[in-house]
Amino acid sequence: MCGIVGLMAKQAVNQGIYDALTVLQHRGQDAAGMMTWHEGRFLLRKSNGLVRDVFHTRHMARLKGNLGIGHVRYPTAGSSSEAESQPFYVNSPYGISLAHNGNLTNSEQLKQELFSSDLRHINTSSDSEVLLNVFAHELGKQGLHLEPGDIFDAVRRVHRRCKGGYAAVAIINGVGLVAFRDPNGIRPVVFGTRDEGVGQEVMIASESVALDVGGFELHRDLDPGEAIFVDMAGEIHTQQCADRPSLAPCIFEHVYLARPDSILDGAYVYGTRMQMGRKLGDRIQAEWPEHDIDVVIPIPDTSRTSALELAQHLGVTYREGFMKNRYIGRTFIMPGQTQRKKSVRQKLNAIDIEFKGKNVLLVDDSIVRGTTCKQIIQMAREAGANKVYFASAAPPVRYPNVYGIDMPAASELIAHGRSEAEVGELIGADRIFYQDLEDLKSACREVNPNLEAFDCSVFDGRYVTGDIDDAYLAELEASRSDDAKQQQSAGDHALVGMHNQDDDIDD
Ligand SMILES: O=P(O)(O)OC[C@H]1O[C@H](OP(=O)(O)OP(=O)(O)O)[C@H](O)[C@@H]1O
Ligand SMILES: NC(=O)CC[C@H](N)C(=O)O
Ligand SMILES: [Mg+2]
Repeated sequence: MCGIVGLMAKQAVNQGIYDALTVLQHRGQDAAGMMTWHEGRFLLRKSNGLVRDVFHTRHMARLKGNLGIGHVRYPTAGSSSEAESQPFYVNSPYGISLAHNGNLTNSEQLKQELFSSDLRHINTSSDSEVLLNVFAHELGKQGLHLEPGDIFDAVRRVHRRCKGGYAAVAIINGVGLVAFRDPNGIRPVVFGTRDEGVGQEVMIASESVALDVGGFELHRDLDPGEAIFVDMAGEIHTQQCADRPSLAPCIFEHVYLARPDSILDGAYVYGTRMQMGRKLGDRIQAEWPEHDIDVVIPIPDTSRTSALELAQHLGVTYREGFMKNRYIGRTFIMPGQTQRKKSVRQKLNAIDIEFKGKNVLLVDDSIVRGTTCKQIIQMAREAGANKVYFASAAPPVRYPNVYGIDMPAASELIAHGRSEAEVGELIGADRIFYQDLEDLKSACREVNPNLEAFDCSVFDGRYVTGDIDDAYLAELEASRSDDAKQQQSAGDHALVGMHNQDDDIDD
């Protein structure tokens, strides 16, 4: 889950894109980038690091123009080298730049096709460069002067060729801003407008918080398979481009990925997380009516919303027993297990008086690798807790993700092949409670009853695109497990990217 943004304005877009990327930072901490378009030229700055570290004043000054796109990256394909940070650029046809959130599941096959049939070279191992080149190739089949319908036809053919989860924004040189969403709407994209008396300005982004911060009014999500084109005058054109669109958004966005103040597919994430807390509270009450829980304590940050509601529903005191160091990022999306492990201790510290002699129920939004809960339970015991119970607002995560969350190896998931009780034992909890999958879905439907289907593959192993088999998963595990990535990373840094790497000059 990366973050993407596109902005067509009546004034310089650099600051607006920077601000949007800052509020999308929770979607990717590895790299950030911005491409603007000014007087027929593309201007780029991208590098590894957080938004505030990548864009310095002099970069911002160079990013001129009233049209631009931006990206924050959490790698799910290829490497984490700077050369694979986004946006990408291709010069033919027209000159196109693209930023992508998601993951193509047939990118190897597409890469070969691009080379042998479309005569296009892909210079990185990023699936996003593949997506850009498929889009470019399909756009190249249209005439010299692009009409909105030509762009939509090209997106239609992109949908026919590409499989997986993808939300993408692109600039076509001299033509406008384009965005499209995969036919299952796995990854989110919203758009909205602003009018400050100079004409309509349009922002497209992964989450509605990006629009809020820029003063844009949220219009709606892109439908699954739909594309939006904003012409150079700022006029919006939309069209359904998929043959069989069917909405199945990633439910893990509601569990963990998105910010609670975002509205995704018509559902306030804050609301869906509150409902998750209620449902989990009901489950605990039903399973253990005579419970002896003295206090409910959330694991900051993401679980707070559910934990508060759970505590109220159970009628148990809610207390903030862990303080978070706000300068440490999200641990789950860090690239390696050593860094993740170390960061939990650096990030969270226990307040002893909330634990001493008490039976505590620790609540987290999810248990994935078990990195966080294992250490947190130990910390709670060291702080003097009597009994330590653990509750997860999501069901057990047992299967890999292939649509843009970097959970490629089943063997790294603590609940894979294990019962709930076995996980409880492994993490050192006196008792464990998990959300039921049907309850998780209905938590989201309480907020938006129109949400019928979801991609719940990490919980049930059912992949909505229908193209995932055991051979694919085995290949993914072999190439992207933590061990495999560690072995590859030494080689990554020796890669020479196709954009300037100005490490040698004062940065
Ligand atoms: O079982 P694990 O592999 O540890 O993964 C799950 C944990 O990781 C996430 O926290 P993270 O620190 O990334 O972000 P947060 O501060 O938003 O909760 C999530 O909220 C869980 O706490
Ligand atoms: N998390 C994402 O959306 C990743 C986008 C793309 N697959 C990459 O690895 O860069
Ligand atoms: Mg967390």
